[in-house]
Amino acid sequence: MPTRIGICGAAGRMGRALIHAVDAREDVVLAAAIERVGSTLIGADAGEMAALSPMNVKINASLASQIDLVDVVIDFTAPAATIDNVALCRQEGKGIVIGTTGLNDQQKQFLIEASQEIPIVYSGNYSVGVNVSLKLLELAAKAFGDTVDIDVLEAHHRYKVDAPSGTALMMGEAVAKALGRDLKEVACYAREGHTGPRDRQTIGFQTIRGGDIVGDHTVYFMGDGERVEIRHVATNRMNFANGAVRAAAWIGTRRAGLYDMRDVLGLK
Ligand SMILES: NC(=O)C1=CN([C@@H]2O[C@H](COP(=O)(O)OP(=O)(O)OC[C@H]3O[C@@H](n4cnc5c(N)ncnc54)[C@H](OP(=O)(O)O)[C@@H]3O)[C@@H](O)[C@H]2O)C=CC1
Ligand SMILES: O=C(O)C1=N[C@H](C(=O)O)C[C@H](O)C1
Repeated sequence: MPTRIGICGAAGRMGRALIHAVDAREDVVLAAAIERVGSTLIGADAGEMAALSPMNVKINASLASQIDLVDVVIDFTAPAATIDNVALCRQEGKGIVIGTTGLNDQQKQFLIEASQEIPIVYSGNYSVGVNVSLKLLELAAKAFGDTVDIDVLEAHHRYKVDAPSGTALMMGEAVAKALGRDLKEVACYAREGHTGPRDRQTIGFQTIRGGDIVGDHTVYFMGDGERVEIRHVATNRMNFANGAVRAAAWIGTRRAGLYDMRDVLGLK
């Protein structure tokens, strides 16, 4: 039996890509498509909305009314909506794959608590390339140790609402962990005015927003006389969508717990 998927944020940039990704696989089927209350797309066919053939799934404003139809929820919405959806999945015993970025510490804690009862996959980036890059970053950080300065540069489209990106933060976390540093203590999110010389322990984040950039991340390891740059460039959203749907197919057979895309890919 194919895994029945419910997509929250179905009409968004990622939601539409996710509908394509579900349509392309035989082991999953679209069972529900959820959008915000008041959306003009409520009642439209999800397949047609995503420029595919009709899928006989109408866009609905209530995940609660559709939850019995789905095995796994995929959520790419906004933090407050994500938390509501996790609460419902917890109550109904359904797994959830979360792509939404910009969650605060309290919201992340909510996921940790919910994952004691349901399986949750939570990642700031579902592309295979980014998750492979995280391994390369660990390797580079361990080899360089404290001999280099490290900054993360990220660029995204003009509509992105959170900064730094979830991916940039995951990259910073991976590097900090490999170096035995606490990102909360060493992250530097802005430089302006008379900053003084750079503290080598810090990990800097630089953000660019504009145009239609899908996602571009570079981590700089800057030493004296040499520099390594590890870069990932996304040229379309299907990388993220295919990864998230793969995670949804994977989570169907998991026990309760908090997983990320490296678990899905066997990279841990
Ligand atoms: N982890 C990953 O691999 C990736 C993560 N992302 C993240 O996914 C999220 C969504 O990105 P993107 O698709 O570009 O954003 P969009 O704004 O295009 O899509 C979000 C969708 O969710 C809808 N939405 C918001 N609140 C609710 C709600 N309460 N109930 C139902 N639907 C709701 C929005 O509706 P409305 O427009 O009316 O607000 C919109 O249709 C972001 O946090 C982004 O950073 C993006 C790409 C990859
Ligand atoms: O909002 C986006 O578009 C993206 N968000 C994710 C992030 O915050 O890292 C992943 C990807 O880079 C696109």
